[in-house]
Amino acid sequence: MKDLQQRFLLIVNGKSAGNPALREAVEEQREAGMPITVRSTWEGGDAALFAEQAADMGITHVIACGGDGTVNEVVNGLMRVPHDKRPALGIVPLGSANDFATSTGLPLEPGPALAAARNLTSYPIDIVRVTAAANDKSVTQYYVNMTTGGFGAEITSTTPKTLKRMLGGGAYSLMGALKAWRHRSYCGTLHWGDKEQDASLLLLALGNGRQSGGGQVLAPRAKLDDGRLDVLLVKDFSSVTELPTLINELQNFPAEGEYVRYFTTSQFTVTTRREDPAWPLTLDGEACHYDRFCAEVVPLALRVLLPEDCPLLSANDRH
Ligand SMILES: Nc1ncnc2c1ncn2[C@@H]1O[C@H](COP(=O)(O)OP(=O)(O)OP(=O)(O)O)[C@@H](O)[C@H]1O
Repeated sequence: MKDLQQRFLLIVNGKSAGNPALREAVEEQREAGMPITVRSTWEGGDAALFAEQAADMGITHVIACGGDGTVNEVVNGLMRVPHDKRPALGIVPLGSANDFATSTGLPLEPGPALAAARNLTSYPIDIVRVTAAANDKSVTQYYVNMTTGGFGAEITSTTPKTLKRMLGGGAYSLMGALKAWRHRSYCGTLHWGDKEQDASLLLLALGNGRQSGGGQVLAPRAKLDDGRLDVLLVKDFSSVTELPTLINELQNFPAEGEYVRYFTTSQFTVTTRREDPAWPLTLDGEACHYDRFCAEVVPLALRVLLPEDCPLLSANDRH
């Protein structure tokens, strides 16, 4: 009965259009009665456009078939659709990192992932709106999983995939490798709630979800539907003798450590001085540079097909 009203649009990253497991999964689900339309992207921007047009095609569920970048584009397209007409989001992970799908417990193979898209329930989750200034132009972008800034962003966008995998062991190896590789900090004024602070940071993470960069858990207590961003600030350090304390704090995420601060807020702003370099950021893994940016939670903006026991849903809170 449910199936009769549902219509699925698969938006496939063109890189994966010939993926045999995906083709097989589509055939299998069509045979089982799942009404599927498929569109493949040619270049960046297509996935967002296809997602935006989906509501007018009578689509109820848009399934992003690609990596975190494709999921991000689809989310941006869906956020351009009025809330009451916005189709739900599903994911068939086909990227190299798939951080959002991995951390939410979704199946990672095309067959099981598409079957899950047919059978799972959709849950409303928060989406984060970023308004930013770059070269005196204002931009608005959305993300579903995580924004990292400073070193974290540089490593995600410039490090080759094999090195990223090696660093997947977590923040400890990340920080060690970072120090050995190249070290620079980012300066700016941070605002959240009624607080304002000048900071020199090695790393900033603003998590709606928990992990980015191919397995780096930077917001371990984040929930997708709590109306909050989990903020990780890692302060700059000047000598390797300070590393043990920093590493220890990175394993415990203290509210107010010597180097590490972890807290939640619904809005977070970074402003740089004119002479400071723009911050390198990655939004759901996609790189950009901004002089000023504000991240703000849009509560329960999008329904997403997720496992019932997804650890990132508040209903499954075990803390
Ligand atoms: N037909 C295409 N061929 C090549 N690249 C494409 C095509 N369509 C879109 N893109 C680009 O692919 C990128 C998104 O890739 P995606 O995130 O899906 O894969 P990935 O980078 O391997 O995954 P992950 O982020 O999980 O590591 C976007 O930057 C987009 O511009």
